[in-house]
Amino acid sequence: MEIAENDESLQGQQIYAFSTSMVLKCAVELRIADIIHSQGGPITSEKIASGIPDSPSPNISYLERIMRLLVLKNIFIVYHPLSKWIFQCVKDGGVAFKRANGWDFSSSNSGYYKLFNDDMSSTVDISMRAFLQAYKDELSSIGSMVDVGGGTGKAMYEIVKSLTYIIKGINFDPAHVIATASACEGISHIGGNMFVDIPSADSILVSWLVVKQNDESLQGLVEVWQQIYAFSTSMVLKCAVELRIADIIHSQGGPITLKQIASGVTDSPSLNISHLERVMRLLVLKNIFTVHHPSDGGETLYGPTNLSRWMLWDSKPSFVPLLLLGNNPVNIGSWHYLSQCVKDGGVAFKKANGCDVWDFASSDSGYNKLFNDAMSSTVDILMGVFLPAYKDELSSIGSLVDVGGGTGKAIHEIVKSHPHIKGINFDLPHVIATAPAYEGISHIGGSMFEDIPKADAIFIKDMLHDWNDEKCVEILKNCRKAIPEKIGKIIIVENVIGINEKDIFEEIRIMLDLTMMTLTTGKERTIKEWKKLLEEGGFPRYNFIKIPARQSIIEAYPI
Ligand SMILES: C[S@@+](CC[C@H](N)C(=O)[O-])C[C@H]1O[C@@H](n2cnc3c(N)ncnc32)[C@H](O)[C@@H]1O
Repeated sequence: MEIAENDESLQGQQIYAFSTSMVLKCAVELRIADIIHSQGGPITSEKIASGIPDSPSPNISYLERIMRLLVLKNIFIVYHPLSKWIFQCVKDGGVAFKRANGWDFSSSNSGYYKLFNDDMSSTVDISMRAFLQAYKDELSSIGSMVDVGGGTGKAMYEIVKSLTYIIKGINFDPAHVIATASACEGISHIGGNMFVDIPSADSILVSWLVVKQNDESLQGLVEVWQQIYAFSTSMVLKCAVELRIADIIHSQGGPITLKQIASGVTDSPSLNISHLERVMRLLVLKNIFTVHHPSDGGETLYGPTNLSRWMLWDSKPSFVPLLLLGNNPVNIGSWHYLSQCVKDGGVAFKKANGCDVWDFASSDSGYNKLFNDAMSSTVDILMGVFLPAYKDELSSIGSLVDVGGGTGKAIHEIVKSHPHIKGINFDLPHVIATAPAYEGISHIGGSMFEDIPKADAIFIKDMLHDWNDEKCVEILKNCRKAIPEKIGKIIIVENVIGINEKDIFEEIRIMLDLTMMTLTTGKERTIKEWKKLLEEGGFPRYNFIKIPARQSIIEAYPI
C-alpha cells in the first residue's frame, strides 16, 4: 500500500485523541486555568507551578510539556519569550457502563455520584442562559413545573429564580440524589422513580438543552466540549477495530448496508444494529468511512476511505496494533495519574501498575505481545519512507545492531533490502524469547545498560524517547564502546520536536511526548535537546535528516 502521509497523520491523531481529554483532566486537577485566570494575564510556568495546590515541589518540565499540548489545542496562549466495553455492547446489546461497573454505581459510590452531579450542574450553568433567553415568554405562562431527572435541582432553581418565583418548581430525581440536594427557595425536592410515577405539574422539563448554533460566543464552549470528549473518538475507533468494520467494508470492495456490515461481524448472534449505526455515525463524522443515502429511499450505504485502510487487520502498514496498545486499559489507566506526576514527579505507569512498563511486559505475556506487535507496526509504517531515503548510506555498512530492536522487524527489513549487512537484533531477554527467526539476523538478549553487541554501526528507532537524559547518556556511552571509533556511527530514527513545526506530524509528536511522560521516564526532544544529549553521550558530530515521516534520521559519530 502506498503511504499517503496526510492519511497517516490524521489516523494517528484520532488514535491518540484520548490524550487531549486526559491532559485536559490533568490541567483541571492541577487547577491551571484557575491559576492563570486569577492572575488576570499571562504568567510564567514557575508562577503556574507555585499556584498548584498541595504541591511543594511540582515538576516544571512536566508542566511545560502539558502546557505545550494545551497551547496546541488553543486552551491557552503562549507568549514568547516569557513565556471499554462498547465493543461487547454493539455485538450483543446492553450498556457499556453497566458491563464495566454494574448498574446503580452512582447510588453506591458517593465520590462518583458527586462527580456526576457536579458535571450535570455545570451543563446547567452552560446552557441555562441560552434556554432562558429563548424560552422566557413561554415560561411566564406556566404555574408549576417539574424537572424530571433534575439532579440536585440546579436547572429548576435557575428557572424559578429568573421568573422571580412565580413558578412553583418541583425537582424530581432518585432519592439518593435528592438526599444531597440543597434547599432552594421556591423548589420542592421529591425523590422517586420516573418509571413508576412522576409528580403532577402544569408542565415538565426534560433538561438536556439545545444551545443556539452559529453564536460565536459558543465557539470556545463547543471546542472545549469536543476536546473533553476527544477520548470517545479513540474508543469508538477501538470498537470498530475489534468489530473489524473496516475489514468487512473493504472486503466487499464498495459501499455496503448496515445489515451487511452486521452480518460480517463474527461471534455476534444478537448484534445491536442501532448501536452499530451510532458507532458508524461518529466514524463517518471523523471521515473514517463514507456514507451515502440513496435518493430512491434505499438503504444507507457505508464505504471505505483512505483512512479506513489504516484500520485493516491483515494489511500492512496498519494502525490496528498501535490502536490496541494505546487504548488498552493498562495504558489508559496510567493517564489518570498524570497530575500526580506533575505534583510530585515519578512515572504515571508505575503509579498505576506498581512497576515500570518493561517489568510489566516481562511478567504479562499478553501485554508483551500487544506491545511488541504495536512496535512492529510502527516499523511497517516507517520503512516505506526510511529505506528509500537512506539506501546509499546503508550500502557502506558491514554489520548493524538494532539496540532495543523489539522482535527484530526493523533490522529484518533493512537486511532484506541490503542483504550484505550482517544484522543483529538486541533487546531484553523476554522480548527476544518471542522474536521470529529472520534470515541473516542473529537475535541477542541482554541489557543495553550493561553491554551492547559489537558492530560497524548501531541503529536505534523510537527507543531513546523511553528514557530520561541521564539514562540516555548511559545508553549512548555503551553504544560508543560497541562501534569502531573511526568509522563507527549510530543511526537514530526518532521524533524531533520543532524540526518542522508546520509539518502535519507535529501534533502527533507532541501527543507522543505526553504518552512518553505517562508511560516512561522519557520524552520527545527538540533539536537543542538532542544535541545536548549526543554531546554528553560521546557523539560530538551529528546530522539531522528530515524525512516525510513522524521521525527524523539523526546520524551521530564518535569523532
Ligand atoms: C519503544 S520500544 C521500540 C522497539 C523498536 N525499536 C521499534 O521501534 O519497533 C523500546 C524497546 O526497548 C527495549 N528495551 C527496554 N529496556 C531495554 C534494555 N535495558 N536493554 C535492551 N532493550 C531494552 C524494549 O524491550 C523495547 O523493545
